[in-house]
Amino acid sequence: MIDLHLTKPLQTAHGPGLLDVRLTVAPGELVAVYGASGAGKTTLLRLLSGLSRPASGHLRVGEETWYDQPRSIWLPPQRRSIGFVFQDYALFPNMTVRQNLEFALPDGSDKALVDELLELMDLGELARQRPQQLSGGQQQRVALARALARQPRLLLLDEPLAALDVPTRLRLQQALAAAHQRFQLTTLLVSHDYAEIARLATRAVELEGGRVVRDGTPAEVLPRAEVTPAFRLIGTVVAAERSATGQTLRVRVGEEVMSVEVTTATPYQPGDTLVLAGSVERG
Ligand SMILES: Nc1ncnc2c1ncn2[C@@H]1O[C@H](COP(=O)(O)OP(=O)(O)OP(=O)(O)O)[C@@H](O)[C@H]1O
Repeated sequence: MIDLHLTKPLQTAHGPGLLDVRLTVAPGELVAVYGASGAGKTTLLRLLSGLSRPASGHLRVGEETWYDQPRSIWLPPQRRSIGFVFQDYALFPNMTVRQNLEFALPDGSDKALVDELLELMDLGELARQRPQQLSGGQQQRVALARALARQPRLLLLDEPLAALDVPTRLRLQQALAAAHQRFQLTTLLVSHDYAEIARLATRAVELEGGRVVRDGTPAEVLPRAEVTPAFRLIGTVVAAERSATGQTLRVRVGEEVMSVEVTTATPYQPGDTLVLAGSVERG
């Protein structure tokens, strides 16, 4: 369980403000943080990571205390078990993809995790390349894999997919969902993209003027139009097989049988009803 109350004075375009956030996050939760520009999303992640120092409050991660103002406890970033991925990838340019991941492994951990991550993030073919030989989407996959290699208590993602084109973003969302399902990391994801939040997060928290103004499931808190799908197909699962990222289903919809790749915590069985809903994305 992560339990926090953090405050920090802010210099905003409209004068002095205050970030004042209280949250509890259960282990394995993927919480999306959204809100208007300047609401304090990046500041909150910087306070959690230790890149910025709060004015008051506390931050407890399981049985560890990372910050406690009354007790004068404040752990610097290198003593916090965090993975942090920003919009720009910040990989080590002189190391290969594999070396970037190996470097992130905590001391004494099993190197087999690197191979598992290369496979999970579809990076096997690129393991010997250096970052400058990769596309933006590939570099961001490496950055995500590297953050996972640290096996952090807390994974902080600050709009990691915002700079990517739509098809690349969708592929990375799938990779992120698969990684989250595999490692069940407690994750805070800053995103402006409601479709992305609805797809990935179990909970969404809106910040406004440095405070939490909404907190619930994406369906409860996101504006209605953004989560209402443009189409809905209802089908019956006729066959289900495990795949690298979840399951490959054969689904009968009317007279058609289609193949669908899904990531889900609860595997589908033949005979289950599957509702396929989606939106049309134009890139
Ligand atoms: N170190 C700092 N000290 C004081 N004020 C800050 C600091 N960093 C940012 N601010 C101010 O705090 C407010 C919140 O900034 P922040 O970057 O956290 O917003 P955000 O919600 O992440 O916005 P965006 O969506 O544009 O990235 C802004 O008005 C910003 O100018």
